[in-house]
Amino acid sequence: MGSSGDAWKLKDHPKLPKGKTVAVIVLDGWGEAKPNEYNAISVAETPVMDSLKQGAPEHWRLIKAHGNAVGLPTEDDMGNSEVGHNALGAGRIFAQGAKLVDLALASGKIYDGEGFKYVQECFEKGTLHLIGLVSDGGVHSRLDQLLLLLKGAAERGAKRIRVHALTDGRDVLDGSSVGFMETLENDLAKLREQGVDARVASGGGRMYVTMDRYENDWDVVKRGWDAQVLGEAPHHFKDPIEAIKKLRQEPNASDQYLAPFVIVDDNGKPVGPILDGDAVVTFNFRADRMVMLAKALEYEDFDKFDRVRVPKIHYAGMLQYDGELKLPNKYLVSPPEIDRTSGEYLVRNGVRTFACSETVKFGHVTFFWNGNRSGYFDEKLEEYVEIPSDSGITFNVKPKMKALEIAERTRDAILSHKFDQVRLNIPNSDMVGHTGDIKATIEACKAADDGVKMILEAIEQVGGIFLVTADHGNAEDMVKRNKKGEPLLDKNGNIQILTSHTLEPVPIAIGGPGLLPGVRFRTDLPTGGLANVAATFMNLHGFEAPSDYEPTLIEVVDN
Ligand SMILES: O=C(O)[C@H](O)COP(=O)(O)O
Ligand SMILES: [Mn+2]
Ligand SMILES: [Mn+2]
Repeated sequence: MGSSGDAWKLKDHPKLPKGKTVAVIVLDGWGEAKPNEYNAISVAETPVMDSLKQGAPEHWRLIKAHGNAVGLPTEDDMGNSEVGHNALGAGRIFAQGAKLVDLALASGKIYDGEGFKYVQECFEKGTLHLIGLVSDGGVHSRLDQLLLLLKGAAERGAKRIRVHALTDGRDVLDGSSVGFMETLENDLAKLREQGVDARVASGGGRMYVTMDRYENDWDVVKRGWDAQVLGEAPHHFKDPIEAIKKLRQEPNASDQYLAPFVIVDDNGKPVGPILDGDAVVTFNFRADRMVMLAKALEYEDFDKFDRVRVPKIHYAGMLQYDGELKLPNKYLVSPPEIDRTSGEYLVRNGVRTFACSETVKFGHVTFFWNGNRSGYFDEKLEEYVEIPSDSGITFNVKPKMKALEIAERTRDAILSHKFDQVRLNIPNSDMVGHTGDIKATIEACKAADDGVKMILEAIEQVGGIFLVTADHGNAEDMVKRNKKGEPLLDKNGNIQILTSHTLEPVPIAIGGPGLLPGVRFRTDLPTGGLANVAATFMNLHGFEAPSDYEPTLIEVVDN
């Protein structure tokens, strides 16, 4: 697309007027599944979302939010916020990080690029450190990709390799970290047999060590830095499997929040601090929870915590995590190039835009929505508001999170008449769903519903239009099931709690006094997904979507 103004000009919609305030509400982790006791959404009191469902099929329907519909490698891949918000904002389906890394590994191209060559320069004299999430969740990283990379690096000259493993339990079952570590150890042992000095050097639970996001709590990244770079942690072990097993026995321990540990040798010396002359690869493909570490590793000027020692390293990300900041500068696989997003089109067509969430999801409705791009397209026309999240707690402790504050700020934005689009992410069903606490998740869903109510009332007052949807499932199924759909029990006879997202579709509802009576969901797009939503709200703003966007979900019939 050229840079001339005309290239951005959207055609007028033949039937739908401009000038209506449109609220685009994303309920994070709100899928649709049969009502049952493990469906926190169906158990919760959610009168507003229930009433919208009565509008089916004309004003309420389901759309796909997982697998190929959001650019993931297979139909077994659950949806997630990154790919979900990318699809919602971009209106098209892009092959996502998981898939791009698969392809680069399969073809071997990953080793031909500038990024790998850069880290390879350290193989002769230094250590290769691999930092990332060790699980098969497929949301931020994948263990099979790490194993291929280990093998590939060893074949290409890496003589000393250290893995800094973050345990998951959020995109996968809690407790599964032991098995993933065993798999990793197995492969490292094979490398050792081949003469490569390959070991795990440190570890910790992803939510407590390293993988914070949107600068909510730098202490999380500092804990990781201390273990990974300085070789300092409260717990020392000789064996990483033993480390996980032991630390999981502590009160309230879980994979997500496992305490940081370092692996030490027989003399008690850490086996793998990061030193001058080493290479570092962060092997997560997803950006949000790697950007903070990338800044700590890459920036010379850095004041978020005392790094104590800043090693001179060759650092590359699995992907470039922020295209605007060019962070990190070196990367193994090029990220999807998500251009011409709906946000940019609408702003360039004069649509005044407001976006809001609390810190833990703020980048979802801004950065991910705008195709992994930070900042405004046009400061004069946009306002992005971040409500500070609680930090240092698990969200089941405060399941209401900041839903009310997000809704209030958005309501005020609507009533101010200063904006044509207000978009928001209400995080509760997702963030509390990830804790696996069913009771708290039920409260979380109610809080999200209350938030929707406030927005819908404001839209009612200004004669506007609302579009409510979600980015993927989570709270609608809180139990691991067998192929027949029956809840699975663990060896003690307890149900296995599902902390992760799901494969379920998500609802989409439209309405409000500004919606013309003839507007309804088309019936000829039964497999429509998140990528069809952008064209839909562009129509509600009175524009036709660009021709290469996935088709709109709505039609206008003459009444
Ligand atoms: O990062 C997380 O919290 C989870 O891995 C995925 O959740 P999200 O995709 O909803 O952010
Ligand atoms: Mn999400
Ligand atoms: Mn989530």
